[in-house]
Amino acid sequence: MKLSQQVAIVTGATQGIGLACAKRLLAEGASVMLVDIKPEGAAVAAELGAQARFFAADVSQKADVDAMVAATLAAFGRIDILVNNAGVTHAADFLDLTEDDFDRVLRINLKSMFLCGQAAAREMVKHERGCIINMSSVNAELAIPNQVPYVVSKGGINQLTKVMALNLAPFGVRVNGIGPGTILTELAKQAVLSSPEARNTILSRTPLGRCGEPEEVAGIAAFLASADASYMTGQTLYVDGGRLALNYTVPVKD
Ligand SMILES: NC(=O)c1ccc[n+]([C@@H]2O[C@H](COP(=O)([O-])OP(=O)(O)OC[C@H]3O[C@@H](n4cnc5c(N)ncnc54)[C@H](O)[C@@H]3O)[C@@H](O)[C@H]2O)c1
Ligand SMILES: O=S(=O)(O)c1ccc(CO)cc1
Repeated sequence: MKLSQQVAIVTGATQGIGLACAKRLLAEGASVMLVDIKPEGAAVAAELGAQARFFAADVSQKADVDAMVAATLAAFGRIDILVNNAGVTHAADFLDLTEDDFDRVLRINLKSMFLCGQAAAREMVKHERGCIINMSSVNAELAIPNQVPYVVSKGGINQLTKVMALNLAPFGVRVNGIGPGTILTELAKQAVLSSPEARNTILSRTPLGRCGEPEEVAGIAAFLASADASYMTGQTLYVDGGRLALNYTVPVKD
């Protein structure tokens, strides 16, 4: 087990990629605080055993984030790993997008990663070690016309990862990102897998010819959190079936 004795916070952990990350970190021996705005997370965490706890928080609100850190310290005594994963999307074309929806997506996807990252890092620097993982997206690089605030937030996350890595390196705290392609979760089903045509468009741009599973992202989170990645900081690793690196259109199988 690569993460014995470690304490992790995973945000957006009630379902999807966050839940897969929480399960994988637990399997690697970590204690995990699952955090989500949905209170159903309490029942989810209760099924995962004694090393899993749940804290209900809106990670875009500083008071909730401070309470999340305090609850984790009270439960487990320290924080070694933060997976900044919570995120939302909002479909609207540029000319129809409202100011409120732009602000809301930026607050939940980007500002939350600053708030949680700063609060957790203030604990990590006391021990001169720690690891923060920011969940980005291929859409940090690839724009989608009707996902304006989403793609803006993900581009911002990649720069946040770099600037946090620079600031925290002197304290032994590593900060990296993960950029998933299309992963089979509720968010992707709403955003880009809503019709057979939309699914085929995604698959035609994915050389491995399929969508990813949340567990395939969680494995990279476990790697980045482990000593195997001890000399990595400031990177965003893309987990996308070859989409960004190969940039090639492929035939779609039925
Ligand atoms: N699924 C994909 O294809 C894909 C691709 C690229 C990046 N991502 C990123 O991965 C992350 C997880 O996505 P997912 O697909 O698992 O989505 P999901 O919708 O299945 O899960 C997101 C979780 O975040 C929680 N959440 C939302 N707002 C919150 C808030 N303010 N405070 C606390 N929790 C909140 C939700 O309740 C939910 O449990 C997101 O950052 C997303 O942008 C997903
Ligand atoms: O399939 S992807 O283009 O990677 C994609 C785009 C947007 C979202 C969320 O809005 C998820 C996946």
